[in-house]
Amino acid sequence: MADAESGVVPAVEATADDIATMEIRGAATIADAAAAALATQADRSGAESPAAFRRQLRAAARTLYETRPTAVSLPNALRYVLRGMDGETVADLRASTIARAEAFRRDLERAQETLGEIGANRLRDGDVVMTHCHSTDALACIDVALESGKAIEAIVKETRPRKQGHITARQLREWGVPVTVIVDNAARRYLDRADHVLVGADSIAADGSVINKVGTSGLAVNARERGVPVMVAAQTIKLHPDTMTGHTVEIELRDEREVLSDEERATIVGGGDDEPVADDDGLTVDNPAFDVTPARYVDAIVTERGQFPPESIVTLMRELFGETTDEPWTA
Ligand SMILES: O=C(COP(=O)(O)O)[C@H](O)[C@H](O)COP(=O)(O)O
Repeated sequence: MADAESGVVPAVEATADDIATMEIRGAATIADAAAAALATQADRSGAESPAAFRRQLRAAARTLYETRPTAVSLPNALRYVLRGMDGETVADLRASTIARAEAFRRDLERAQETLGEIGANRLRDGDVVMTHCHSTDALACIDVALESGKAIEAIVKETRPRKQGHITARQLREWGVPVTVIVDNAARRYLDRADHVLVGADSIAADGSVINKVGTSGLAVNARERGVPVMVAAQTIKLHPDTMTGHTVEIELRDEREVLSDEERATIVGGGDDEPVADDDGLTVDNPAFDVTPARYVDAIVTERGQFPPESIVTLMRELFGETTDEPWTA
């Protein structure tokens, strides 16, 4: 049963929940799931008037939008689908919204394949690639390189606190890639063995800076110092149009328990089992999920529209998004 007031169907609430709790994660996967959820909302909406249908779709988009703040692929996906909602009757609105969401998902898949082909050209036979977190766009480049017969090895940073490096390692091993997993702090030492740093992005700003899993910026600075090129694989859905007008990208702060469990906290701030931990125990845990890598530490941004020096990405951004963006879910 849809929420009585908003008309948002349970499947949309469930997707929003999965994104917030990171069952669904990674910028491209989040965008795909959000578009699919809007299609489900359109399909299952019980709205009896076009106005009610539109209202429900906007409410569904808002529910999805409020899950995670940093990956711009999410609002870009919602905006794209809502802009395609067209028609004078509920039936027409339903059909156009579903068609638009399906087109979005097809384009997303195709963009990743094309991006993979472009990124693979940067990889040579025998190269060693260092990865951070888990990025389907970054992996697409390795996938195509392998398909074209190149041997690739990987050094995979485990990526604390949630260890998305394990997902990367699992995928690479499935493809037969020799993998060395390292703790994040060992990255600088292992850069001596790497030919590329290859990461994805949650957002790319107009000045070419890259917002990705926390730790990317330190890795990029170290890579520059060691002379290892940094390649960012990011479909154009990751370009953040609001940054053209001076907005900054919000960095998500996640639950401190991802870093320090209640038990671990208790061992730090003292007190035995019998002594309750005081509310204000003087210990703060910060857990930012992402950081910003300035353009000067990035060698190339690989998109489905070609490879770009980070400083020139704004040209592509303007071409794709114009100068302004709206938030149709707030209307
Ligand atoms: O930082 C992350 C994921 O962070 P989280 O695990 O917190 O969502 C990924 O590098 C980007 O989202 C790109 O992924 P993709 O290339 O798959 O879009």
